[in-house]
Amino acid sequence: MTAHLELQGCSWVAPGGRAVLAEVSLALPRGRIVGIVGPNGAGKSTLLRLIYRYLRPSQGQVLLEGADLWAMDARSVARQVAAVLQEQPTDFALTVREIVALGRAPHRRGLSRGGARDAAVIGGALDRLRLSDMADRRIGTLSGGERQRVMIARALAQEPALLVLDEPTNHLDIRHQLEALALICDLGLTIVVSLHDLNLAAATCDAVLLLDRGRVVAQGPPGTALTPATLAPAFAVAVRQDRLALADRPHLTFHLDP
Ligand SMILES: Nc1ncnc2c1ncn2[C@@H]1O[C@H](COP(=O)(O)OP(=O)(O)OP(=O)(O)O)[C@@H](O)[C@H]1O
Repeated sequence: MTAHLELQGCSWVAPGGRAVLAEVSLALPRGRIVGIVGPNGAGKSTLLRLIYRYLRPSQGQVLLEGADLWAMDARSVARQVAAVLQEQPTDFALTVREIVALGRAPHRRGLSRGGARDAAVIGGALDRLRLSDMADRRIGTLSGGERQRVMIARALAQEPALLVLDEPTNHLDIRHQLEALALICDLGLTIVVSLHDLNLAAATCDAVLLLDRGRVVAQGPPGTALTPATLAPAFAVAVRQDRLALADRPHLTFHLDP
């Protein structure tokens, strides 16, 4: 069966000649969630940029249902792939509803205004992220966490089949982190998400891909890919794996080496 998303030996070299990603491969079935983890500077955001077709691989291919992303036009990719990035919008004068409506752009012809279906999709995305009450507020007046929810709503308004999220739990308190990840799991979409919290990644993702200095050092179900043996060298810390009695699942703790 064709994977929904496949990366075949993808490398990316920065304009100055620095190799940032080397030979990353991944096959993700439809509806599954893969977590991208690794230390600062490992290449997580760069890998996501290849997947939402912002960067072209220097080598290798990114395939969406078997088709090379770079053989498709940007607009048709945007109808299938949405990204929620760490950068927040800079147009603070727009309202929440207007920002979410931007997600409809790939589905519109030219400069046409949205019809009833667009309005329904936008309303549904606002509801789903519990933003309806603040739909007419300017984005500049929202907290960091509320703005993050607006960006997820904008991505949902795009009605993508594949959702890419770069550190979606940034700015969120613990309750909103858990809520955002529960919501993401519930969407039924194919999802690629970068996460710094390894225990959250293990609890949320079907599979994880651990990057270190641009290379994949472990890949697979969290229980086998995120172990003291893989994590300690990548993060240069001591790692212990315990079992949480109540949840009956592994839990990682981290310590500086003495
Ligand atoms: N356009 C570029 N030109 C030069 N170097 C780049 C470019 N883009 C990324 N890099 C470098 O590639 C490395 C990986 O960057 P990337 O942002 O993908 O890492 P990351 O794993 O997302 O890091 P973090 O956890 O800190 O967000 C970094 O050292 C970064 O400085």
